Amino acid sequence: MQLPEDFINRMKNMLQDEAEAFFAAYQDDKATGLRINPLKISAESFKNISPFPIENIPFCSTGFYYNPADEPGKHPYHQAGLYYIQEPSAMFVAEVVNAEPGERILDLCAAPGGKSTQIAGAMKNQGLLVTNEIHPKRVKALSENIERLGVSNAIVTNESPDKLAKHFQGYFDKIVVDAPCSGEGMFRKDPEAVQYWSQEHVNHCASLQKDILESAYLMLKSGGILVYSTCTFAPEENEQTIEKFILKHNDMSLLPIAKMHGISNGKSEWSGSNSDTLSLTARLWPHLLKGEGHFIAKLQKNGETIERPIHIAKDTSKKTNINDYRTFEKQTLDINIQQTLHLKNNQLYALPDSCPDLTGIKAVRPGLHLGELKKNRFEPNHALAHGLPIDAYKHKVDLSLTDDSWKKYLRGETLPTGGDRGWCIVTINGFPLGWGKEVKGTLKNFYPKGLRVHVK
Ligand SMILES: C[S@@+](CC[C@H](N)C(=O)[O-])C[C@H]1O[C@@H](n2cnc3c(N)ncnc32)[C@H](O)[C@@H]1O
Repeated sequence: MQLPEDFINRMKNMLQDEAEAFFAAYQDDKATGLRINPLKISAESFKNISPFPIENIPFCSTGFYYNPADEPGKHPYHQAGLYYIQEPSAMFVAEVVNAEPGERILDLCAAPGGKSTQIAGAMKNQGLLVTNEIHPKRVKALSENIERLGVSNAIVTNESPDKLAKHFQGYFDKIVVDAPCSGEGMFRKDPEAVQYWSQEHVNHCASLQKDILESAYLMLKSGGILVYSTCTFAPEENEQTIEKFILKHNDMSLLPIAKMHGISNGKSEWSGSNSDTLSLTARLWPHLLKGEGHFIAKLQKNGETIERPIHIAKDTSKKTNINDYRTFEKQTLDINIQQTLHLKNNQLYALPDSCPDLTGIKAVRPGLHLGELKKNRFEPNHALAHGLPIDAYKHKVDLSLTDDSWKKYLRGETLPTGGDRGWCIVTINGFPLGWGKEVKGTLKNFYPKGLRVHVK
């Protein structure tokens, strides 16, 4: 790999004696990882059914290394949302967040959803997760991942951080800023990133990160936790960004991050002030552990924050006749959705509990997407196939890994089932993949066209 000369010189300067080991790591293959989704299966149970060998990632309780030749992205367990494929070091960020059920958490720079889906797993679908992505194209992938993993307490938004800050002042218990950065830590994973590298780009990212952190600060409650991370080595985007932020906000203080399994302290000597507290931050180095480069800081807000009062969202389905949905629910589900409903352009959503009013905010997915009210009938959304516990679905068509029927289903083909039960959930070894409609012996395929895969 041809690394930029300025980058090489800078890293040599920074790392001195360690530089040789650091550059030698570029000759090794990148480590590949996946993270089990506890909303669908525990890590322990997955180990028992894993179709390919996996090995614990020591710094993430749900993370495992896999061999890339096994291509877990092509296995139907991936489509069933049993795991999320993620760079191993990136998994440590959400471990530092330590999300709890019932909290209000914001993931400000969230696409494609690695940190958000990990946080959601820890929240057990209780509380509120606002997962935001500024770029309209990237927000689509974020939404799909939130759906596939069965997250039902998330609102997916497509806003700039400063617009969100005006709405959610002093609102969140925890905020993650997994900032856009120069990506130096990902050169081995994504060699194309090398060509975008320049000192100007590093400086530009540092300025962007400063602005994003200001918005995050406004949205954090008093006592709230802010986790900042990048996948770059540049001190300008790491220790120095945090140092400037703390100097500006003297009510923000760094909290320690437990360092184990090759995770190192941040480097106070790379900040302007050489303040010892910056060593509380964490660095993950590719020559010291099996993963790429990362930086993480954990901060707490100690000062008072005035929370802008936000009303609880109202039920917007009340003026419309939603009997078709209730009929579908009675026929197809073993539960009765009790949450506040949101109806927009005939699309029906179940909002997370105590969902804030989102007027003026671009919410591309305001809660669990139940489906669409069509003329005289209701059609369930793919998200509803993943967002409920398995016992909630009345009619199931279980496919097995030992024959080709799951391949046919994921290709979008109809399946002969012999029954006539209407809407059915199609599962692989008991884990939902999507919807089908069984009429007169044949299952019509409702696996979304955009997700269909041609598995041989
Ligand atoms: C490191 S990536 C996020 C990865 C994500 N957290 C995950 O774990 O999958 C940074 C994200 O910040 C977004 N971004 C870029 N410019 C931004 C800005 N000015 N404000 C907020 N987010 C921005 C990018 O589109 C990108 O999705």
